[in-house]
Amino acid sequence: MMETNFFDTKIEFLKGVGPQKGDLLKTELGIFTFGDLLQHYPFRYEDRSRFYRISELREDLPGAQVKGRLRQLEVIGEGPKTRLIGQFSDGTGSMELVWFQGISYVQKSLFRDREYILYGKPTSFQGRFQMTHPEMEPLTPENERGGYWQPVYNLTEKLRRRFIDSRTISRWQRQILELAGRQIRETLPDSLMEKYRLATKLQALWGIHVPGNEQHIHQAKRRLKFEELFYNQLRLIKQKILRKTEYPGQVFGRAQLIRTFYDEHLPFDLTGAQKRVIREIFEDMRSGKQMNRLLQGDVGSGKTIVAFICMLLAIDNGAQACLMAPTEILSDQHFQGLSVFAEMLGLRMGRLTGSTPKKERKILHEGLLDGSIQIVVGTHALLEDIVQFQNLGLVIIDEQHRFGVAQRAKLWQKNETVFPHVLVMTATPIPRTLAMTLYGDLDLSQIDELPPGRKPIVTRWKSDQHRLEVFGFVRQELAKGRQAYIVYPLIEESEKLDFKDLMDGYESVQRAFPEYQISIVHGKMPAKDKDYEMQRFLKQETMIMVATTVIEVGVNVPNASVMVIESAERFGLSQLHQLRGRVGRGADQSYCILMTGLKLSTETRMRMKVMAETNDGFVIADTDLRLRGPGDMAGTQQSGVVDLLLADLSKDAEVLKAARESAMQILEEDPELVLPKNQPIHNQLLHLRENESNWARIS
Ligand SMILES: Nc1ncnc2c1ncn2[C@@H]1O[C@H](COP(=O)(O)OP(=O)(O)OP(=O)(O)O)[C@@H](O)[C@H]1O
Repeated sequence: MMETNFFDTKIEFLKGVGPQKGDLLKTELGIFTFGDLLQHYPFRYEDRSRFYRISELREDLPGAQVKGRLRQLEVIGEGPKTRLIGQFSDGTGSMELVWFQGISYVQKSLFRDREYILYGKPTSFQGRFQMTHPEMEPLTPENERGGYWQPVYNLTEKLRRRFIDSRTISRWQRQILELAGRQIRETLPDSLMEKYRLATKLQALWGIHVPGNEQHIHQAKRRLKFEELFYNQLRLIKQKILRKTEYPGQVFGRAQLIRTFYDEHLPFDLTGAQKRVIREIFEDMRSGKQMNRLLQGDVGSGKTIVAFICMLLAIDNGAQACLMAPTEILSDQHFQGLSVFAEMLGLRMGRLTGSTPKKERKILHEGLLDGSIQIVVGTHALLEDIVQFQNLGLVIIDEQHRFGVAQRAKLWQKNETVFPHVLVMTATPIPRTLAMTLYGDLDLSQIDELPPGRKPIVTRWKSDQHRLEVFGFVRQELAKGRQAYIVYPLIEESEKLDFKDLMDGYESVQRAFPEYQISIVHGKMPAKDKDYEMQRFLKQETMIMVATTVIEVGVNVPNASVMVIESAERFGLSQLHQLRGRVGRGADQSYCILMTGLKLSTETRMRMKVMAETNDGFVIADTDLRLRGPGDMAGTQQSGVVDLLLADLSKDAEVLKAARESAMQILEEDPELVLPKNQPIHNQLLHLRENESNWARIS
């Protein structure tokens, strides 16, 4: 009994916490129980292993611990300028201590001529060292040797005002760990701890909250990260196995239309990679189990035809197919791309977006219900309950991470008897580590080859001063009969200003290229007008397209071979890569020119450099993850899928790999986790599930 209950003990029962501070911990940090506090990990450490003499202090130290005597303490100044000044010396020199806040409290708790240990950031002021708001504690026989690392925890201002600081938190952590003693249950099986030489859970918790040295911190982190990723993967893989064994799928065995399409209409030979992924997808769609597959392919790798051929397999077997895209423009692009093929075979296709007129909707709803429309392409408007199918066999979701898992599930449920097969398609390369945690429950197919004859896009980075030269280059390309994009950022917060930039840009492009027709497309235009301008550009009635990022995905104009991206520093790496993917889609040599201002951060320079150096979407995605962290990657934050406390997907790829392999091996051998050696895993899964439902109740 004791064992499970101990960690669920309410935090206010910890000595020194009590009801008031307990409430603060709940509201400020979401800490309700002992277990919650133990999971509140520090985000960095201060080195308290050694003492600095005052004569050794340097301004570049992030913090320093000093042992000495408080010589003086006095309040000076008045009103808002009041401050408390202390003089502190250690025999090698003296320094000044300064407090602006909490003066009366500090004054009461410190005594002149006593010895203290203090920790703070040394700054130099008029040739003397100073510390503002140092942490102080009386020198005692226990602490006079230093020799530990102080964890620093995430705290709020409100907590600090109530004198709950990192030291308080780590004292509480220590108290819990001492009370818990050996009750701390191991959550990983012995075999894994031996194989990866991991610290035990008990050691790890001590090591992370009460470390004696750097080595302890390192080992504790390694163990806890492994555990975190191991359970993340274990649950995803379990989910995947469950789907494969429990969820039936329609068996699509017939392939008549596909044969006709291959024999009579295929516009080009498929690449080896395209053939391979089609084979993988077909195997799933014939397996009798529901397909849940992620199709990744870099920009321009030819996903459209793959999607179409998969749709054909469903249609061949009397089922319907739908494709859902995150934006109207992208869904229209897909519609156009697919209808070229659909027309060849006389298939009926529909489209449904927010701006589809009522009358059209009605026809579409009927056609889907009676089965006369075989393919529908649209946005999340497809999710509305009124959209019913006769027999939905295949759901293709483009750019799924913008939709979220719940919406994905909603589409499946459009078929009452058997779930449709699901293919998630993404054009934004996702770093491997992120894909594993985001889509770890899906099988993966990858188009890792571009259609033949493509020349790598040449990318140049130029400062604004070179605009004339850049426009001169664009003119040369236009003279060869090619087309050009000129892209402006349009970011929501400063939309008005951006819009002005776009319009100014448009005018200057018009002035610079009076001999050419120019299109303009931006997000605020009615869909009809966007469509019209896109069509004009596609038909080469206009030769230059001035646009915002609405053209980021899906736009396919093979004759366009130059792209100029204005204010490129305002775009993320993956976004730049997506944009650049709009050129280089034909056989001509293509160019992308990144225009930036002169004053740039190191990170921005790095981004531009990477873009100029590589066309490889995966390298770019990995760099993006490294520079920005997973929270910022498109849509992942909102979907809440990447929910890791300690592990960092940009740095812990190795740990993730080991965790995933281990989870797979264990589930392969013991899918139900019933073997005695896997008991710790079984228990921990129950515990995690329980905790989640607690959370659900609270929030
Ligand atoms: N095997 C192939 N051989 C030659 N051309 C191909 C082949 N596959 C696709 N293409 C052509 O390559 C271009 C890009 O294909 P598609 O639009 O399907 O790319 P995509 O993967 O959807 O890229 P994006 O996500 O950037 O839109 C199209 O013009 C298409 O007709």
